[in-house]
Amino acid sequence: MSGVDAMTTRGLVKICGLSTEETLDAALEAGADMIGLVFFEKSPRNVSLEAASRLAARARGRAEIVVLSVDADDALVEAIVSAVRPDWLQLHGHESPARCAELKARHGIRIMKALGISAAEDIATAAPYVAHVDRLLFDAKPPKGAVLPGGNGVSFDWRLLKGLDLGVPLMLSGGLDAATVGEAVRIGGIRDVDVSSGVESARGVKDTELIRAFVAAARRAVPGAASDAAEQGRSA
Ligand SMILES: O=C(O)c1ccccc1N[C@@H]1O[C@H](COP(=O)(O)O)[C@@H](O)[C@H]1O
Repeated sequence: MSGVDAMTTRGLVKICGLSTEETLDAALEAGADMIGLVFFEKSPRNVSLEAASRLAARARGRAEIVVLSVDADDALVEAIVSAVRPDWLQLHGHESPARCAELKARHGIRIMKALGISAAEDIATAAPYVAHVDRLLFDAKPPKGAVLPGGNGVSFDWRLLKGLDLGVPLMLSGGLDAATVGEAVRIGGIRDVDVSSGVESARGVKDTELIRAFVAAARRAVPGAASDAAEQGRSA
């Protein structure tokens, strides 16, 4: 176990879709464990390689760096990995278990595979990935006609996750915000959470206050997490 996975007992918080230094700093200062940089041209959070490598340099050593891509080809993954040097690849498209394994082996990087959930049968899609990824992310399936496969600010029935143990770390996303994250963690039983829309004042525009409120609410959602975070701050 390495990096943030060594601290999963306190619950991890990932803030995704950061694209400015100000909002990145807000996430880091609030204590986010992971920051997400989006490489998907259709997304309002899409960043260039140059912007991403600058933001990653600022975050390195303070939070784990996650780059999100959607069915990216080899050339794009290669370009992202060599420019940004992320800790994680978040694969948010239709990447197969074999593709996850291939990218993990080729780049020596941790893989977080996102799976869209709307009904109980969707949970079964996770099993083939377990041996090939370092984390699974359960997100809401996109609404009909949506341009983005994620980052739509919609949630799903968290009861579908209750009691789930796949033998690989899990993360929850989809329509979370400071008001709902506590309930999502309690009902779904997954402590590690990811947010994008719920910390935005307008689509694609991150808000420093909402970021702070989300991290605080996510910490309150996990028993003992707030005091663990304070303890880590004292010993840093
Ligand atoms: O954030 C995006 O723009 C995005 C684009 C393409 C795929 C996934 C994307 N974001 C991920 O979607 C989920 C849920 O986000 P939200 O909080 O409901 O807006 C999250 O895991 C983001 O990493």
